[in-house]
Amino acid sequence: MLQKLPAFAGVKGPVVVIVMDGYGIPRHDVGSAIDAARKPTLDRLFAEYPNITLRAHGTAVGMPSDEDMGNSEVGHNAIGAGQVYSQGAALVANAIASGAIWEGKAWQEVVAAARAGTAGKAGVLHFIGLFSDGNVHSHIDHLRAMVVQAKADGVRTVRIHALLDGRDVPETSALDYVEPFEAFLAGISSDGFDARIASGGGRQYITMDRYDANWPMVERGWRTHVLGEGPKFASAAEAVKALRDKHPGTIDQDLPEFVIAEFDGDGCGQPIGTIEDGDAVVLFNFRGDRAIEITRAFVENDFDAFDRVRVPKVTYAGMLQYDGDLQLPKRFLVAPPAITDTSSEWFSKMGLAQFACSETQKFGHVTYFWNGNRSGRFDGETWEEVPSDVVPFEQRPWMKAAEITDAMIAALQSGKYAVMRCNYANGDMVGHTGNFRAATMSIEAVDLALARLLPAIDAAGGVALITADHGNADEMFELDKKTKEPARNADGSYKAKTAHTLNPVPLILYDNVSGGRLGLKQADGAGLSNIAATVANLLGLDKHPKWDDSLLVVK
Ligand SMILES: O=C(O)[C@@H](CO)OP(=O)(O)O
Ligand SMILES: [Mn+2]
Ligand SMILES: [Mn+2]
Repeated sequence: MLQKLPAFAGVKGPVVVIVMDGYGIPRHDVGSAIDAARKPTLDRLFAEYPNITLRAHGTAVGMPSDEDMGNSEVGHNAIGAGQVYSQGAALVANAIASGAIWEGKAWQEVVAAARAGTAGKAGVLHFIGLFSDGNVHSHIDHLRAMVVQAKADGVRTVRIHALLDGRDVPETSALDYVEPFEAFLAGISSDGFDARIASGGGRQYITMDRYDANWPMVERGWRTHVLGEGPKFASAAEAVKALRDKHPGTIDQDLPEFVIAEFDGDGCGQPIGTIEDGDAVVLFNFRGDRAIEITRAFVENDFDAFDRVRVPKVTYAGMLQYDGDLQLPKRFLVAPPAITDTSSEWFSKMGLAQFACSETQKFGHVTYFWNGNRSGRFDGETWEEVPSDVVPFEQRPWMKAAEITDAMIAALQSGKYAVMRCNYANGDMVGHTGNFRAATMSIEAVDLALARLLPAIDAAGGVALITADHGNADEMFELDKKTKEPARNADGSYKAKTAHTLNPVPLILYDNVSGGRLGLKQADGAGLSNIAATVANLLGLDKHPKWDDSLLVVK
């Protein structure tokens, strides 16, 4: 349905979308770093400007169920595209349930390669990925199904390279996944089939870097999974326990790397699952941002981000294709959502100049995710990246909020842009550390940034939509599964929570130009996918016919 607002010619200045990553509306005052933060600007916005809440989790953003929290990929896809697509989590689950994944060319090639091997020696099928049921980057049930099918399809040896989570699931839950999975692998390892975990480490320590923020992480992952370098243990469960003893207080996402080995009489360990010529490798993460760098290390001939030492000739597949423009990787098990007619493309066709800015940790969110998992720019788009620090973010909760604000103000003052967007990473990246005090400060940093940015929007004659992609800092304590109240440890302290939340997010219309004519309507089921049309209407344009409806009210 085309929406026309004939009486409204549009805002003259720029329309700015500000994403406060990880800023949900708290359900409990206990454990909310957002409630605890001193945030006079946001308090004033909520009190004095039109604001509503938006759904940012579950089916509203294309996740399989409303039990699934939101995340940056699905959130920014929905905001940028104005539409909801079934996302990787749902597409992979469906392809496994229907069996279509096993019929696909990519799976067939992977198992054929592992069966054939090289030089008369059968190959090994390796699975690398995030080892949990968080459903943000991966799901362990997908891995289990693939191991079962690999055996049925005649693969002899499977090796798993397990990235410990603790970021989309409770912070020290690794053994809840490792122990049952090692038992499952032992059970299925019969009749000449042999499947084991071969290596691993914390997802924020090895392999899963994103947006070129910290390549040494990926190099450590390569050395662990491919070369078998690192401390050796007899099983993954033993490794997790020993590493926790050695690094007390370290949560799963930050645990160092480990390699599983067979030990001879001298206690020397021979790694059981290095990656060799003739093997096949499946990266079982469906989400792209943290999958692209390790994929490049496997598939690029002229790769120079680090010295790979040895480059095995393998048949490589991604669970999905992670970048549609770069076709990375070429072989993938399940087709990604075909996200088309995004707002950037539509506004570009309208001849509008657009500006996007964030710091490295979220730069791809406002560019690649926003544009439907494409790394290419549309005509008229300018992107500015502020380099992120490479530090534990609880040590720098302000992150680059000030520098992003500087860049936004300069872009506003240039007078060049009709549509602008930025992402403040703080509430999310600091929320993921589980550090309540730092998360509180992270929200205060965003508040301070808004206090500088909003007057610059006024000066440019523009308006802003202030929102978030999902919750995080709004719930810094785990909720009890039954009571949904904050859960406590045995000693009475609250259990720190590092994951996103299921809470709705705000949508605030900051408008000092219409004289109170513009408002927002709290439509039934309003979600992130309604933002693109709202931006179009603020510009005085119709929304794209494929987009969900605008929430703008003109009085
Ligand atoms: O850090 C990440 O990869 C995810 C959590 O797994 O967070 P976000 O979706 O906010 O990027
Ligand atoms: Mn996010
Ligand atoms: Mn996050």
